[in-house]
Amino acid sequence: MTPNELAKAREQIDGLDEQIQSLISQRARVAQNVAHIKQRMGDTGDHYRPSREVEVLRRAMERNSGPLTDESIARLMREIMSACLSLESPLTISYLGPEGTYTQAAVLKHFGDSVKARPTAAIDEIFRDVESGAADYGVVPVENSIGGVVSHTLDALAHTKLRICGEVTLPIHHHLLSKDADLSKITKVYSHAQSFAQCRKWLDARLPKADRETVASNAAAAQLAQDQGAGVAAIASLQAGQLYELNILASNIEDDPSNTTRFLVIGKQDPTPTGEDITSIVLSAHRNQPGALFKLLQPFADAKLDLTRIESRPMKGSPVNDYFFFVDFVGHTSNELVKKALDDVRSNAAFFKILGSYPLAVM
Ligand SMILES: O=C(O)C(=O)C[C@]1(C(=O)O)C=C[C@@H](O)C=C1
Repeated sequence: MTPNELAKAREQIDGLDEQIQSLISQRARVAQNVAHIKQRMGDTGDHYRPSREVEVLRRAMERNSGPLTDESIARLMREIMSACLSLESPLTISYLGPEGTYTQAAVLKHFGDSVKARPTAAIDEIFRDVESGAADYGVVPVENSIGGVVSHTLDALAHTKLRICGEVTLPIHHHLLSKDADLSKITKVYSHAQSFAQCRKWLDARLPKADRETVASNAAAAQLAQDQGAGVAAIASLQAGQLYELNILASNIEDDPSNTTRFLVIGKQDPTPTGEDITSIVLSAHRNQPGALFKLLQPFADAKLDLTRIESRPMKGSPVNDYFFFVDFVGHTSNELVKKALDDVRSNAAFFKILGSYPLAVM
């Protein structure tokens, strides 16, 4: 390539950037107009529309003919929508902090960069923030592919009036981070209990003698590694490493590379159907009735609804053998078949609550 060719290619890029920028500005003006239309239609809440966003992202991915990956295209569209929505109504999202946690990465993945992310110290606090209006939405971890369910989240869901309005799945990659530059000098490692469980084989092989101390979050571990300096490391995310200015001593140290965490978005709205939706419910069976759980779930089989998850949690404050069952299935409560099945389930249940119907995660 000659210098002349390079200058020409860059000129082409400049021209395209100009067009992209002008189109993005045009899009932002239309989004502002959408906000006015919604207000005129009597909309008093925020302007976030999870189902519409998912539709825009799915369409962008379908349209994609390369060379960028579907995921890259979706991420770019996500940021454009995030910026447009911030003009319509700036959102505050409460998440499990401190800054640098995987839950913060899930907020970014789902809502983009143009929201105000509000770190909280505990899962209950996220529910309280959204219930009180201190935050518009909350993001809570619900399940890890290795560590299993997050019981605090299930317990809070059983008692809340809030709705699940979305899900986020995040591949989890752990890194060993330290102010030290030498792995052989590490004598102490801080991390969250789940992360220790997910990196056990690596630690046994590479740092068998180092002390392992469990702390409240990966981000808190990274902060301790920064405060305590030489000989001390944390297992945490790349973002936490950047935030607390730590060296990466080893990357992707999780025992299972398919390690994924699922998060839920909680709020006060019920997303409209998108054609690919999940419904979550929580229910309990009548006591001492043989086959009660089987009978409870029979209507799902009759309606040929695809159950994707069932988890149980003991009911707090009630005698043993009383359980909440958390059930997810493919479908939306606006569908007649789903409505009929849920009516049948409800009539057999001691306790029954719909937690929400929401779009399947896009990326
Ligand atoms: O379509 C809408 O309702 C909009 O407000 C526009 C828009 C977008 O930028 O595409 C922005 C925010 C919503 O969450 C969904 C979509």
